[in-house]
Amino acid sequence: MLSLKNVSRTFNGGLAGFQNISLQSKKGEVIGLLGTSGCGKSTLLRVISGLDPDYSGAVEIDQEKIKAVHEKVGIIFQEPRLMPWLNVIDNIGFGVKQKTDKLSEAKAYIDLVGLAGSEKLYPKDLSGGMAQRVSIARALITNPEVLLLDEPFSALDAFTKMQLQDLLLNIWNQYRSSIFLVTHDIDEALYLCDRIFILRGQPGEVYKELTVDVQKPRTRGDEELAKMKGQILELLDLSKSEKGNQNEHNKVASK
Ligand SMILES: Nc1ncnc2c1ncn2[C@@H]1O[C@H](COP(=O)(O)OP(=O)(O)OP(=O)(O)O)[C@@H](O)[C@H]1O
Repeated sequence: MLSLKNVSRTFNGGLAGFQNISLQSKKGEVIGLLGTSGCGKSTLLRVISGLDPDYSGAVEIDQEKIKAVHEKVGIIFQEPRLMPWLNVIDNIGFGVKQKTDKLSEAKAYIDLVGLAGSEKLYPKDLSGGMAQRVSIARALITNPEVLLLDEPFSALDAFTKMQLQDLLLNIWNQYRSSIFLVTHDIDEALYLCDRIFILRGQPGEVYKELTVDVQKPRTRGDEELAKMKGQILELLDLSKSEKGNQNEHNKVASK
């Protein structure tokens, strides 16, 4: 459903951004993007979302080329980006075009993300985890076929992070949209993703594609996942592989 063919978006005379990325997602697949800092992961999500149309190559959803923000794509950022003057229910319903449906639809999503009872609260009264639940509901209410997440849980404490990872899995079970997850957290990628693309370099390129062949829901600390974590750490360790010398200054925050 989502297809990228030789997609590049570079800046500064070709030194930053990413290049030559080709991949295809299947319906309901969770794809992880892991990579060294500055290798273009956020730029790639911006291109897929239509927020940055100045790319080369082809990005298509259901064979339709992405040239601007697309209704089939939802995006969730690291920070919730809520509108401070709107309460929870109005933040969630903001993107719903039909005025009459706004409240009832927003209510259903409030229940889905576990915020029943908090409808009238304003962003300033929400914890980080609650605010991120609102942004998840706001992204889902338009029923996206592709959901993009840019380090969505990295600002949260470890316990809240695990709760929201499980919430995402529950939602994925119900909706089966394709999910693209940018993360620095290898455990998170291994817990949630079906395939993981390792990006390296500046501009970033796909260095390796891994399939996580462990049935969901997975057990945190699963032996197979632990083995894969070791493999990923090796792949991201620039000093231990052939491309290492080019990018010594890159760093990976593995948590
Ligand atoms: N609008 C822009 N103009 C110029 N350079 C840019 C622009 N957007 C991104 N870049 C550069 O492209 C590179 C990739 O940035 P990007 O934020 O996509 O990386 P990232 O992999 O998401 O990084 P991190 O993991 O640290 O968040 C960086 O060197 C960045 O400075």
